[in-house]
Amino acid sequence: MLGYAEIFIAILSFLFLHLWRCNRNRNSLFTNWPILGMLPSVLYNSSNLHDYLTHALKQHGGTGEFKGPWFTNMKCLITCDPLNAYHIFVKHFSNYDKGPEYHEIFEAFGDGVFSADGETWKRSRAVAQLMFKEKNFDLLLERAVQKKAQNCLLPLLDHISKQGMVVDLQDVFNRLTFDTNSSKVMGVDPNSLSIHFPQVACQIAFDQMVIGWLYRHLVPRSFWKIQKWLQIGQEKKMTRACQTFENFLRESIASKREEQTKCTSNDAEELHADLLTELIRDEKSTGKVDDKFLRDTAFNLFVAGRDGIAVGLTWFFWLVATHPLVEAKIIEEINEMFQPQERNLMVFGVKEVKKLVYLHAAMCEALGLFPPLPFERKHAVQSDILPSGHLIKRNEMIVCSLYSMGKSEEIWGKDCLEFKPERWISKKREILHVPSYKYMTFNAGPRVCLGKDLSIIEMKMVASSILWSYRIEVMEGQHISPSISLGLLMKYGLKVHVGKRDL
Ligand code: HEM
Repeated sequence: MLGYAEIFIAILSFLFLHLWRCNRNRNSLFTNWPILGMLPSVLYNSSNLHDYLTHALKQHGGTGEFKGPWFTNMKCLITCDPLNAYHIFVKHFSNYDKGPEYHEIFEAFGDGVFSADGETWKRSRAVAQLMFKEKNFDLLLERAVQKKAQNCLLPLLDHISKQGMVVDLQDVFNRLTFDTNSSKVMGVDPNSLSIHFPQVACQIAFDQMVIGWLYRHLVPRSFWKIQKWLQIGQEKKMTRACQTFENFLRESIASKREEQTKCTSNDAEELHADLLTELIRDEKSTGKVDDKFLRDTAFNLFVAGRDGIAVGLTWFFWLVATHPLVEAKIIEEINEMFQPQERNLMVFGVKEVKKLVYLHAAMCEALGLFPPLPFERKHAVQSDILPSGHLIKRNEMIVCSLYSMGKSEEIWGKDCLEFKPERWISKKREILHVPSYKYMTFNAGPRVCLGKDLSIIEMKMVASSILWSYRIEVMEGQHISPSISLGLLMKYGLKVHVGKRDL
């Protein structure tokens, strides 16, 4: 009979041998434990996962393997190597799609541009591209952002500064972009941004859906599928959230259709209303479009524009508030570029912010250091060998860490961790071009973000209007770190004091 001591020694020897074998596998990013895979390392470092991964990738030359617990079938290659990124996203684009699992997780996206593959994606992208080009989207954006900033954002900041309150700027930007995005896409303002910080059902539902999508990435597929079938736990919340948001979309579409049947030819002349109205108006030339098409297009453009801008603005303001020299240069540029009467504008328009080169550079720099979408996942259609020499098998998943690319010494040089807008500006005072496979914040190749230029314009409008009138001071003693979420939200928000700026 074996005693406890022998069993204990046998288990220890097994663990030791296993670890020794795994650590010989130079591809493994973290220690690969028996049964649990690399999960213990991830859990232990969950408070700074992105930096931990960045460090591990650096140690492994930019690419390595991740394995989850054996029963989860979670296995993928993670990379931050720009040559691999070029290979996957640009050169061999057709071999790397979103894959079937992605469609299941993000089923709410329907046939929209974000999650579709193949011919469906081509069609949805063509429609979205046409809308951005033909519909003067920048004027639509200008109207929505100026109205919201003037009527809600600046009065709210004024109130906070007068009351000497502390406010969570991340919450403010989440609400702001929820409202502006609803106005741009659906022509409806849910008014989630006000001094009362109201609980708005469709906004809560949307945030719940985002949590649900993350959950589906973290637990085994069979687990969330059973939960969904039984309607329990997180999946029950997901179903409710989807229903609430679906009602919001359906009501918006119905009211836009009704508006269009009632509108006179004079009203129809009014341009740049919102995207839904534009799509319904187009029916006169393109033939009737069904509500599913309207719903999928609206949903995808809504999601595309919401989190990225809010998250980007939050990190931008934290960086600017903690780099007073950069802040001073932004203010100096506004002073130099505009005549006094122009400076009296509370919110600069599209034409005005296009002149602000330094602000543009600061925005690109912040979005590079803290990309709002920190990961890009792809599914290999066929086996392939990456430029780094790694084999990727058919149907395997590959994850590109945009966060690690933003902090890569190989791409940005020794000062890669510094917030340095100057690196974006040429001697002629123009923005330098960085290839998208190195600056992956907006994706690269045929699926590059369609809202890139517009997002930067919108963020510049919001940032310049706030910085011109207010000083943002980060509350001392708070811990700033990214949360584990699909977007790079700050884990505890960004608590700030707001003061009126004396110029
Ligand atoms: C700072 C803000 C933004 C960032 C960082 C950002 C980033 C990205 C990224 C990384 C992707 C690739 C996503 C994927 O393949 O999984 C993407 C796709 C896309 N983005 Fe953006 N985005 C931003 C704002 C916007 C806005 C405001 C719009 C438009 C309203 C927009 C429209 C799109 C569309 C339509 C796609 C899908 C492209 C395709 O798959 O063909 N984005 N964006």
